[in-house]
Amino acid sequence: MTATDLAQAREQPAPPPGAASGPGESMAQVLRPYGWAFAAVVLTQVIGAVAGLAPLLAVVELGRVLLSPGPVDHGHVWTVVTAGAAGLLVRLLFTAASSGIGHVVDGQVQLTLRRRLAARLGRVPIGWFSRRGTGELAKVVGEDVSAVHPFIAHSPGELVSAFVVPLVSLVYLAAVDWRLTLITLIPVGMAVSLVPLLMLPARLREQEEFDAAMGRIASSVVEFVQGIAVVKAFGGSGRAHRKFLKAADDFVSVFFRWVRGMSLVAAGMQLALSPPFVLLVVLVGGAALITSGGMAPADLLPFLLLGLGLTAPVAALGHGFDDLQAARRAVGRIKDVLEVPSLPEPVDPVAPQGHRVELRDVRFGYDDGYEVLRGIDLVLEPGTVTAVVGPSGSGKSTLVQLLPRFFDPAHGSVLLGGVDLRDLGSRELYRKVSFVFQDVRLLRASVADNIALAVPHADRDDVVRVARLANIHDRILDLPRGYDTVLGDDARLSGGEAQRISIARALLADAPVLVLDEATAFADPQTEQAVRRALATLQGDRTTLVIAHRLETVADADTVVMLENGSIAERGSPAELLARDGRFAAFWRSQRSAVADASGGVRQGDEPR
Ligand SMILES: Nc1ncnc2c1ncn2[C@@H]1O[C@H](COP(=O)(O)OP(=O)(O)OP(=O)(O)O)[C@@H](O)[C@H]1O
Repeated sequence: MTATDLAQAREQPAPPPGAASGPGESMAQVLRPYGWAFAAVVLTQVIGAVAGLAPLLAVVELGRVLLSPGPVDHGHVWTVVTAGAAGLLVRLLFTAASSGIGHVVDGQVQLTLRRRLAARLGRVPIGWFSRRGTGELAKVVGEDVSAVHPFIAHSPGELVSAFVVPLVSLVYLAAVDWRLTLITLIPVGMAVSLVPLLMLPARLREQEEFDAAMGRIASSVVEFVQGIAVVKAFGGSGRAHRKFLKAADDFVSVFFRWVRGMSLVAAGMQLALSPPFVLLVVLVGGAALITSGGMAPADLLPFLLLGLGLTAPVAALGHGFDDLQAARRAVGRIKDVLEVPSLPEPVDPVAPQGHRVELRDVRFGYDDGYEVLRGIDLVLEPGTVTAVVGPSGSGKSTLVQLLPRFFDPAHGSVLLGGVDLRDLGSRELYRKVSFVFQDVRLLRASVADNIALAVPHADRDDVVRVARLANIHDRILDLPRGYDTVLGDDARLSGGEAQRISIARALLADAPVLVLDEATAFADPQTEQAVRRALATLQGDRTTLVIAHRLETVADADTVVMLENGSIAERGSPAELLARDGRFAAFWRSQRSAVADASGGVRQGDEPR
């Protein structure tokens, strides 16, 4: 959903008054209600893991019974077998319960996160969206939320069992023979002692180079794919291709350095933790203790069975690390979105009196500290059209975006019907102000629903009426299911057609204040004529602010505001400004000669009234 859609689809739950401006919810706050569930996951996993040792201990006990001299005690054997089987059953039940609870919590957390993200996105300043790609946001709400799955559903259980089983085993083995226990720990000790080698400055540097090379490959692939059409069209495919190939070549050499540095240490760790090596160490140590008479042969059995499990935590940490890192990065991005400050909502919204718009000493800059609007004073009277003109980058879009409150001014205020927009309440604001800007996207919904976004219970007749006014009715009838065609599923519309739908939407909303960017709104001459007629009929008492790109619009406006470098350089009726022969007159002449050059002659009827 885009800025335009979001603003007009503000039928979402209203933010709690006064509570919306602070930083958003942290991840810890999201997870807090599930603390008991995590505790249950850990507890059931611990019980399951400990019970899982019972079959192994039963085998050990059976070995002792069967290897000891004298007649076999059948009753004891059956008790041991039953205990082992019961342990297995308990492990099965509790591990299943732990996994089940983990997955239910995971589902709940993902649902909560998506709801909170949706709620937060509905409350952040609309202008915030213009700096975020829709793809980037879709990734956060979709992929990143899904990436917490291993972190919530698997990691707690896996980590618990990876540590509990070796810990209980160690206690048991130490009770059998502490000397052989220490010997059994030698492989783990060897693997752990190799870890510092992975932390050497040279290794860390290689790891950083590896990550950077991966990043370069990723960005050159994205650039290559995203820009391929343009690059090909301008004959630069070879250059773009070369950049990608160079990133790939660089990656290979970095990768070889990284592998060379890591491979010996990694192989050493793998060898130390491998079952044959662990068994060898246990057997050699056990044999030495048995032959020296320090240990009974039957006591070797638990070490052979449980010794292998002692290496599990090291392996689990290694395997789970990547998952955890990915989840951590995803959670960071989710947190960033959840913490975007939202627009403050008034505790007691004030009702506007009429729809006169006033900007008082408005100053505004984006994040970079550069002031884009420098003290704008402007009054837009009901029933008038005000055209904003000015060179590219003079701040026209920024100025008009303050009316639908895409941003709040850093200084000064924007008033509607005598009320500061900050005291108005967003529902009331979007009932009063509608807009047609660039960046029109349509919802995956029927054409009729798309048009009736701001007036969900509108009659079909009204929807058809505004579609006719916006010159899109005939095109809609050509779609497979007419007004019931689901956009995105049944059909796709061109950019110009989407703009006309958005104009129809604004016409149906019938808000008393209309803000539009003409460059987008009047996509083709036929639509331009139709929409200009429609807006003229509807004008009545409306307050209209338009970024004017066509001379006809400028000539028809009641007031022209000439912006330069974030300030109003000139204002007045078009005729007055032309008579003054100042900046606007120069601007007008340059536009007129540009139009004349383009059309091979001056068009009639574009002189100011
Ligand atoms: N979302 C944004 N973040 C940061 N800076 C921005 C953003 N939008 C615009 N600017 C900067 O603000 C200044 C004014 O831009 P604005 O789009 O308001 O001008 P404009 O007069 O509408 O230009 P144009 O006619 O080319 O659309 C420019 O320097 C621009 O780089």
